Amino acid sequence: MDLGAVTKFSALHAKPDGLILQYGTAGFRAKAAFLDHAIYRMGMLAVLRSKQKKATIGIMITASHNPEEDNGVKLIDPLGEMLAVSWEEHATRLANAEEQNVHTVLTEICHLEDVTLQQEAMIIIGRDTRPSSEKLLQSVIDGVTALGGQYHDFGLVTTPQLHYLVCCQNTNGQYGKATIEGYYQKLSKAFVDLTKQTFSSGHKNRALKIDCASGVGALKLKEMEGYLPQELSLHIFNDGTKGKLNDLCGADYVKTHQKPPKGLEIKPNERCCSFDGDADRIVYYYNDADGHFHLIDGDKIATLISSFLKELLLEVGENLKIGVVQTAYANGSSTQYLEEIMKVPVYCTKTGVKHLHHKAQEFDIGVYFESNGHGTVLFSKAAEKKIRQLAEEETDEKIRKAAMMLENVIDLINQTVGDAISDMLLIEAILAVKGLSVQQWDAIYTDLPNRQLKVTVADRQVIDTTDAERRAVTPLGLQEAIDELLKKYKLSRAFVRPSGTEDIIRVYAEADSQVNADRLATEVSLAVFQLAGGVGERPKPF
Ligand SMILES: CC(=O)N[C@H]1[C@@H](OP(=O)(O)O)O[C@H](CO)[C@@H](O)[C@@H]1O
Ligand SMILES: [Mg+2]
Repeated sequence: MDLGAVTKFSALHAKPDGLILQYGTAGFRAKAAFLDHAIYRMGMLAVLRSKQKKATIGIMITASHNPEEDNGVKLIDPLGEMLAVSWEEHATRLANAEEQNVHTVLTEICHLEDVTLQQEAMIIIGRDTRPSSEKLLQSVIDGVTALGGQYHDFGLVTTPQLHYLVCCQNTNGQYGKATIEGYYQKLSKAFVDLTKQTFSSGHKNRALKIDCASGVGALKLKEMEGYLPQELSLHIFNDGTKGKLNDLCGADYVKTHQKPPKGLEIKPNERCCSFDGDADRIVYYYNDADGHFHLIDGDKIATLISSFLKELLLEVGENLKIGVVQTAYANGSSTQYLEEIMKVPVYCTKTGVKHLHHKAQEFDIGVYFESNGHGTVLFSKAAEKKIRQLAEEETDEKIRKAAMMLENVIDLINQTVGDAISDMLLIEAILAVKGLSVQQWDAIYTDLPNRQLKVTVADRQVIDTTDAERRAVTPLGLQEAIDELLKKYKLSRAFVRPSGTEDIIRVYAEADSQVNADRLATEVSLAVFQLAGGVGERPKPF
């Protein structure tokens, strides 16, 4: 390791005194002004990871749905997955090391992880549209350069595009061409093939309004439009030409506030969707004839996709096991519908894509979605091989057709991570093929009214949870208090957990009516405030 280079560059990226960061659910996130040192050091860590895996590693500069002033960084492992958990600890230690200890920490990581320093390293970098991202790009480059790594800067890309690129690079193009053009070509071809028959039989004008959160999704959709059939007419709003990123718009805003974004006028029954700031999440919605807003979140997206896949599987007659993975935030009605009506096994994991992704890998076909709209479908190697073989060789026309559609889904969905563009295209294809309107999709089941709230406490680690975060183990008495509150309401469910991305406790409640869900959420918030060391204002009735 070139100590001179590390020292020289480290001095340019000094750590603010006393600042402690944690590589959490979504990498490091903070106000952009505090991140220079961490991002520089992640450039170095990526080089070590690349040397260890003898593969290209990705670095994405983004803070997703968080305010424009924030930023963040995420490392992407060789097959396009999130960074391995054991390396998250190295990331945290390296980011928090005092400057004079940076070299020692790097050396220790090399020892622990058997990193051969002579090995070459290649890092590919992407960033979102935040004004701070460009400067932070230089921090990454300095980090990569300090440890003698090579890099390729892909500039402005969506987070899932960078995951795709990493995977392509490390599979010698098997997953697709490792360029942004390759991404557009792969997805658009699959979309065209999947919808060919439907569109040619006269289904015209599938209009969709898309709120791009004033983020990178708008740029990339505009680039992609030329590759897509004209039957799909996309109308882009909040495209970043004015307005702040994620400000009163985007998937997270729409989901948590359960209302439409700014800057998008919705006529009755028009199909609309929102991406988040880095385009890895998507939610749909519409206004009915009475002007009531209807949200179609990740749970309903998972239901639509898994029922489509299940039908195709029945047609091909292969015994491939399909499973759906959710988190505790999944609406109770969705879980009930999937289990009881669709007869699909449903699993609940902790919050955070890596947990869902990991569980979904256990199935031949694993569909996972967080309620907030982050999700995808994973096909096991064996399932993919079988499907491609049937699509190629099967002599029964009906079976071959179904297999070909499954093959198109494999190519259309971004299996590396949740991807708003890819999810949107799959959803649009399914709605077109099935001839479903947005209202018909919404009517699959009725969501239980629910409410999410935040409570600020002195130390959020005082709350520890179990059972996929559905029950609180500490502080003493909190779970008992929640259990008592639940008895007051019908169809009630509630849980609390410390956020992994914000310094707060999240409260979730659902019940038989919106008024009751709001009441229950407030009462649980109060219990958290009282028993878990709340600070500031006491939670007030909603
Ligand atoms: C309730 C909720 O939406 N939580 C989000 C949020 O995590 P928290 O740990 O709840 O802050 O950000 C994560 C990263 O984007 C995302 O995976 C997760 O679903
Ligand atoms: Mg995001």
